[in-house]
Amino acid sequence: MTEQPTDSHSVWQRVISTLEADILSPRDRAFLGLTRFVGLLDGTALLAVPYAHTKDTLETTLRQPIVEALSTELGQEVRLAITVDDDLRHQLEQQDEAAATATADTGEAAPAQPVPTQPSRPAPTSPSGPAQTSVEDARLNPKYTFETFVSGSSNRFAHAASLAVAESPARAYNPLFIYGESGLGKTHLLHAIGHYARSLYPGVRVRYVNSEEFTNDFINSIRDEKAGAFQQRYRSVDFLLVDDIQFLQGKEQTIEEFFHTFNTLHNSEKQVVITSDQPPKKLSGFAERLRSRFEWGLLTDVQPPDLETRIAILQRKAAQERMQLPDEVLELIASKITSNIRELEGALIRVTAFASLSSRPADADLAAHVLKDIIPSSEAAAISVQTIMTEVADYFQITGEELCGTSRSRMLVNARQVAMYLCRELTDLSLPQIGREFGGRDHTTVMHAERKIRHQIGERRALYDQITELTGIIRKASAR
Ligand SMILES: Nc1ncnc2c1ncn2[C@@H]1O[C@H](COP(=O)(O)OP(=O)(O)OP(=O)(O)O)[C@@H](O)[C@H]1O
Repeated sequence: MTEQPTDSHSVWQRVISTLEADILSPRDRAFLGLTRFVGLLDGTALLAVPYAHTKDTLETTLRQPIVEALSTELGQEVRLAITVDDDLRHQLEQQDEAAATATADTGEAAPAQPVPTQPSRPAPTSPSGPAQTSVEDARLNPKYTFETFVSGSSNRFAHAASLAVAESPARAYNPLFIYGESGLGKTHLLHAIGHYARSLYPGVRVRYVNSEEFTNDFINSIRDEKAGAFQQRYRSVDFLLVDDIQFLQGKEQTIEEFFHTFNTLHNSEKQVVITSDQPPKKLSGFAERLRSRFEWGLLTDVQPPDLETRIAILQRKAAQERMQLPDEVLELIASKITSNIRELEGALIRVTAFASLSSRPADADLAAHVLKDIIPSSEAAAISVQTIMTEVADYFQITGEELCGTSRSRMLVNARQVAMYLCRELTDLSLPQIGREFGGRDHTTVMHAERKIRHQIGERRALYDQITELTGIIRKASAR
């Protein structure tokens, strides 16, 4: 039974006040704000935290001061036990979602007041000064968090650096530059930084942008004579997270604008994180002065994961999606798909979809049957969007114009979404690039198509067959 000496919330508030007097860093303050004092049991004070790494940090750097402050507060020597509490995490995430929704409608700066902070949550404290407005980017994928990111030898450094910049923006490394091949978790890490920063520093202004969107936004701002608003959007944030910077290659004016954006943010100690498929030195089409700035902070790469990490990723993914799969099936998938995590997830979905459609258990036999049709991209000929479009149009007996056009007829929408899904699965193109290929559609349309097909592939047999058959046809056509 828990002894509740007094209201645990006030106890914890007083502990934080005591520790604050010892001049806590903003980061430590934020960590304590995320922590709840649950109660005292047989001399052990139990703390609940939302994330495993909050626990690690408390244990490694704050344990002693907390024990001392709690012992004083409770009038007895206490030991400390820290537990990771999923409910607490959900609670905090819901608050952040609510805050994001409150500001997402305008997409522009809005007063930080709507952020429903809990009494014990720290006031908005961006380490380089309180952020009084919130441009929280509602487009962060809720699934891309540090909780769902599996760290292994191939990405350990990038993972640790990402945690560090979220915790100590513009203090740890600025910019943080993460590079590596497609499908190895760069986007996932960017979103995770955004989520985690928002949970640590409510009200912090985070902007995630793909470099293609940055370009489009910039071009539109010139067209609409809204350069001021554009600059305000990108230069008044605490975190600018820029995905796939390589797509700025050769776009001189946009690069120039990005250069100034970067300088403004860096000078005012705001965090910039950049991902790319190449290290800065190999990025052609960028002015040297910008490339050298990319190297001011920390460069880190992500490598293809080793077998153990691949299995761990599949286990995490299966648990997340509540899929029941024996280890040998996960091992089979992990041994077949070795160099791209997006493909690894795609294979997992195919196996479970086939099992569910054929009402059979997802065992090793079934997995082997499904996997024989899947050729990892590392072994396959490169596939172009054009080939996918041509083959999908042929398959559904429609024209290329219809496939990319605007008709909302059911059959055409289905064909279009299948084609977009296959572009995601079979090519390395980004969402905006695929959107452009399909008649200049927004990247969110492609994202929606991908999610929808992923969701339905295990429910509609005809769809599963279409995808499997088309994958084979497209591979054959590309190998010719
Ligand atoms: N270490 C990891 N743990 C769990 N999931 C991961 C990990 N790395 C990647 N993934 C998953 O793999 C998929 C592809 O990752 P992501 O989109 O982040 O790759 P990327 O490197 O940004 O690729 P691209 O350059 O093509 O945009 C995502 O669904 C992501 O969640």
